[in-house]
Amino acid sequence: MTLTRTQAVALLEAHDLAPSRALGQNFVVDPNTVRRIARLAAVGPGDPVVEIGAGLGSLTLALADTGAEVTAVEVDRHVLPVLREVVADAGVRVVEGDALELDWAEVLAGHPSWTLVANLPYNVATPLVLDLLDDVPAIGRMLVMVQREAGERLAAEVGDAAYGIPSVKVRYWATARLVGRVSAEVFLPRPRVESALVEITRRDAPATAADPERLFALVRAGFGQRRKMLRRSLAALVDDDAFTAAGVRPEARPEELSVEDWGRLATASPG
Ligand SMILES: C[S@@+](CC[C@H](N)C(=O)[O-])C[C@H]1O[C@@H](n2cnc3c(N)ncnc32)[C@H](O)[C@@H]1O
Repeated sequence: MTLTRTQAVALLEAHDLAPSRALGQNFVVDPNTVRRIARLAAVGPGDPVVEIGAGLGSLTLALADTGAEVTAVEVDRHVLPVLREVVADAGVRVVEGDALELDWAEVLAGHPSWTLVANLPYNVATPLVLDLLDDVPAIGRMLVMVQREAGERLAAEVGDAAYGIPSVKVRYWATARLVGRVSAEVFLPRPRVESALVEITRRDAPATAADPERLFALVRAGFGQRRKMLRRSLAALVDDDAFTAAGVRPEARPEELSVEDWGRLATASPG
């Protein structure tokens, strides 16, 4: 069971609701798209799945159809009654709350490893993914839909044009890849941009044992002056001996360094 565009429009009208721009409410109203997302998430009977921003419940229903145990988080108290109505017979647990402030340990208690599957609110998608990687180890895997450019940044590898601070942050914790594109046509209302599906799989341990505070201080300083050589942008933080010890060329630009390179640089220049 999923939700069609006609059904979604009827639900919004019946509850006198208009999609909220501030909450990034672009609902997916295409059954094929939500089924495709559920398939790409590769979840099945009994798997603990958490969805952030369940909205009207179209993706929620597709996830529940796989037999997964779905916990659906939603912040909008106007949309929540509709969500509860839509998923009433689907065996879904609905949690009211702001994903940026939830007590995740409490919400995810009971299972050691969850898959997050979500069409994320675009305005908070990147910080949310990065915060969950930092703070919520119980989320072991993510399949998230985000704006295409945000997706390219999250999944970028060293040397890619989109490689930046979020890419290094993701790679510190996980591996990541773009697994699909989604046209604006499948949303209500239609956003101006395409979307991307990104799969993120948490590593057993961070990619480097370097002190993360130092590592990301260097990353921020380097990408803060992206066009400059690291010798210039990191002048106050890393001396020539440290570049040599880390095996990193001082003439390099920040996008040329993998997370492991940043880690060696951090260890060689502990501050
Ligand atoms: C892009 S819509 C996706 C809705 C639905 N999953 C779908 O695919 O049609 C994002 C949803 O996230 C909700 N949302 C926005 N900010 C949130 C937050 N901080 N915590 C939880 N949900 C949030 C919005 O109310 C909205 O329902």
